[in-house]
Amino acid sequence: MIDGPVRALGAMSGTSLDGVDAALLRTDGERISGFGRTGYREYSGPERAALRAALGKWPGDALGDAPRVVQHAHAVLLAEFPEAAIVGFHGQTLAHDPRGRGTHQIGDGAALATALGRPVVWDFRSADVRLGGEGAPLAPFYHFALAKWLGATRPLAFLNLGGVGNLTWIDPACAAPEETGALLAFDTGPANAPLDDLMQARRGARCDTGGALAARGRVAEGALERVMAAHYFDRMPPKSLDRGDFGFLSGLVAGMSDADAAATLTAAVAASVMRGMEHCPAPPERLLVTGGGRHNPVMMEMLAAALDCPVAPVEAAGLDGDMLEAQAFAHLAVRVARGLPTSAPGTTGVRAAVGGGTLSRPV
Ligand SMILES: Nc1ncnc2c1ncn2[C@@H]1O[C@H](COP(=O)(O)OP(=O)(O)OP(=O)(O)O)[C@@H](O)[C@H]1O
Ligand SMILES: CC(=O)N[C@H]1[C@@H]2OC[C@@H](O2)[C@@H](O)[C@@H]1O[C@H](C)C(=O)O
Repeated sequence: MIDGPVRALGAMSGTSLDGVDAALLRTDGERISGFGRTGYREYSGPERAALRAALGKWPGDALGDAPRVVQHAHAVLLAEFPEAAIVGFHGQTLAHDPRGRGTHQIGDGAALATALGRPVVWDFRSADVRLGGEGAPLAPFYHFALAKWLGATRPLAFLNLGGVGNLTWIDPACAAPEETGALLAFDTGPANAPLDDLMQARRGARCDTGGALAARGRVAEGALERVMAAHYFDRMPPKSLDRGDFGFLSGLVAGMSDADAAATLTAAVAASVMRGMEHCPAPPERLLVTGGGRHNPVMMEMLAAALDCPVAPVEAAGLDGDMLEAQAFAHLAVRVARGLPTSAPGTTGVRAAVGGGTLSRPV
């Protein structure tokens, strides 16, 4: 039973398939009382290839080496944090279709609990989907705690630019994240995933480092308009995406030069966030950007140019944008252990506030 702040460890293997992030957080699941050590384990080339090969697969499909890769990377990295009282283990999303086949994360939390000798909370998304929710995004309940930690008094927003983009609008005047009106959250659209796929296919590179290629290209306005005509942008939030949902983007930029394709895909990120901001119940005081996209100056400039509110990386508020999602799953793990909700109608569209996640103890 948790009755005060504990050292929780969170781990995230995101849609970019770059590696596993881990972070310690001191929290009682409601309030953050401090940040701790962090760690990262990059996937090797063959490991990443095994994960890529398993994308889009569902339980029962042949998953090849992917489950072993995810399990091993987490077991090795998380063993470096013996001081953790509890672990939040997101695992790796392979497929996400909340209105159809459900949501599929790999990673066996029961086996990890035994390997680490401590309780592990995992399978965060499926209960929400079973109750009619999108199962994503889940970080918003942590964003709410961050807004309180920052002492915010007026609405603010967080934007995660990972493989997929997600936006959280917060009213910090509310007492709890599950309160009606406290949060509005949804996936804005594709973020780095189409750009990473382009770089991989054309240049054998992991990403457009520093936005160097996009900086040399011209945005193809017609193609950008076609991206933004996608039905997804007309849907009211909450809504969420699979990494592969905007697969048509690779065909759309197929005839362009590498630089123009990169510029167009980067502009599509900014344009989709701009569309997303229209859903905010009130203008946020500022938009704090987390996730790898904030390291791309071209993406950040396009974003700042597209939006009316100030845009800054979360570091401007003293936070760590490379570890924020890992911290989120540390926070959510403690919430699950305490029986507190992890999502609400405003964040995933679930029928009522629900606590996802399974707690496994070591055996
Ligand atoms: N220096 C950089 N220059 C340009 N892009 C970068 C840089 N560093 C990271 N990125 C981009 O950020 C991506 C990684 O972002 P992040 O780690 O936030 O994604 P993720 O957590 O895997 O995804 P998600 O949040 O969708 O689950 C990389 O794949 C790359 O596209
Ligand atoms: C199904 C799934 O894993 N979705 C991820 C993905 O990556 C970003 C965006 O799409 C977000 O909805 C979610 O991750 C973050 C951590 C979340 O749940 O808040």
